[in-house]
Formats: sequence, C-alpha cells, structure tokens
Amino acid sequence: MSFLHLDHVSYHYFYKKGYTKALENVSFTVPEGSFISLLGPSGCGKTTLLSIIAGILEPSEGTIQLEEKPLEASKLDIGYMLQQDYLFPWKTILENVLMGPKIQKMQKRAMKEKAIKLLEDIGLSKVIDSYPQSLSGGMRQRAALVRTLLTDPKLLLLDEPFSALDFQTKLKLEDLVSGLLKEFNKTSVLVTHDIGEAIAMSDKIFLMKANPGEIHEVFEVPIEIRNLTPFQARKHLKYQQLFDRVWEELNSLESQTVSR
Ligand SMILES: Nc1ncnc2c1ncn2[C@@H]1O[C@H](COP(=O)(O)OP(=O)(O)OP(=O)(O)O)[C@@H](O)[C@H]1O
Repeated sequence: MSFLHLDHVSYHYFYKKGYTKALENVSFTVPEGSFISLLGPSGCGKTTLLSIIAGILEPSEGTIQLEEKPLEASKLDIGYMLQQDYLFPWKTILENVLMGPKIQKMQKRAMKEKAIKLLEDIGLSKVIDSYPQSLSGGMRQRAALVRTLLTDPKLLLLDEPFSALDFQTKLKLEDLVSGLLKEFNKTSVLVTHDIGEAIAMSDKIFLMKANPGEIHEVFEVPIEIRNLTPFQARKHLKYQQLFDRVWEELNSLESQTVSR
C-alpha cells in the first residue's frame, strides 16, 4: 500500500518583487515501514518538502496523500525530530519526554510507564531525573527521540537529527534509531547532507537539485545493505560503490549550483 504519496507538488515562496520556486513537480511514493532520505545541495528544497509533508506549509500546486487520504483529512500522528533537541532546561528528562499537548491528554500513568521503559531501552535509565544541561548532546538527542516515539506516530520526519553530534555518537545513534524504527515498523523521511548516513539508513535515496527544487535521481539501496545495521552497512562493498555514484552526482549538481 502507498503510505505516503506526493503528486506533482510545487511550492513557491512569494516576496514583494517576485518569488522563488523552492519545489517544482515533486512526485514520489513511500511504502509503509520504509525509510527514505532526501539528499541534495543547499537550497534544493529539502526542508520545504519536509514542512509540506508535516502539514506546516500548504503546497502551491499538487497533492499529498497519507494512507490514501488527503493529508488534511488524515488523522495520522506525525512525529518530528530536529537537529536541536528543544528540551526544556527547567524540566527533568522524564518530565521533558512527557511534555506536549497530545501526551498530556493521554492516560498519565500508562504514558509514564511507557516513557520510563523507552528511556531504559535507549540507555537513559540513570538520567531519568536529571536536567538536560547535565547530559551530553547524544543523550539529549536520545531523550528527544523518546519524546517523539512516545505518541506512537506512524510517520517520522527527521530533519538532520544527527548533524550536531560528534562522529562516534552519530554512528551509535544511527544504529539505535534505525533498530527502533524497524522494530516498530515506522515509515520515515530523513533530510540529510550526509551521503553515508543516507545510504546506511535508507531503503531509497531521493537526490534533489536546486533552482527549482526537483527530484534529480532516485537511488535504490541494495538489499544486502538494508539488512544490516547502519554501522555494519558502512563496511560493505556495495555501500562504497553506491557512495561513489551518489558522490559523483551530488558533486556535479553542486558545481552546477555554484556556476549559476
Ligand atoms: N521563508 C522563506 N522565504 C523565502 N524563500 C525561502 C524561505 N525558506 C526557504 N526559501 C528558499 O527556498 C529554497 C529552498 O529552501 P530550503 O530551506 O527548503 O532548502 P534546503 O534544501 O533545506 O536547504 P539547506 O540544505 O541549506 O537547509 C531556497 O532557495 C531558499 O532560499
């Protein structure tokens, strides 16, 4: 079943004296339980596209369907994970993950138990009652992930969630997040600048180009890599081969953008 479907989506930002074609004719389908990445040079419309899927921006043209219903009619919960963790410094980790209007409306005791279990699973059992400022960047991002997963969204939108972390922490978190998303059969869309991350985590990569923002090429990640953890995937020969192909294409797109 097509879980998420975009049909000829365009988005234009208007100013007093003109407009920018941030997205032009973007169409693709994401099956349930799969993980796709949006990769491309700066300004190709990745964040705009994610905001449209989240329902924050309305497309200038085209339609979006979730579970075969128009996005605006869908009751589906969408989770968002960003580069910044947005934890409140005056609340403990447990209080932070239980924040949010949706969680507040749910059964308090059951949610608290679920939150503690998830925090334990993700290796944060010792810091449940600590404040965010005493945690490392990776721990804070793990807490933010728990907050996102707690409402049990079927669709997860990840906007460069690992880009502010050091390399080692990022690799560990990629494995953790990928494992959890597979276990709970989530459908995910990741925005990233990192080719390796896109290959190691995704089923498919949509390489975008700028001016106007379009899908330039779609790369299928070989099944041999998809069955591995992201860390193991990075050591596979097929990972290297795909890395080289995507690198070459991205480089040529970036040089076209610079020479404009
Ligand atoms: N609020 C805005 N007003 C006007 N133009 C905008 C606005 N936001 C983005 N744009 C323009 O739309 C285009 C796409 O921007 P977007 O931020 O979606 O790209 P991106 O691929 O996410 O970029 P980056 O990788 O640098 O984050 C760019 O040309 C950008 O300058």
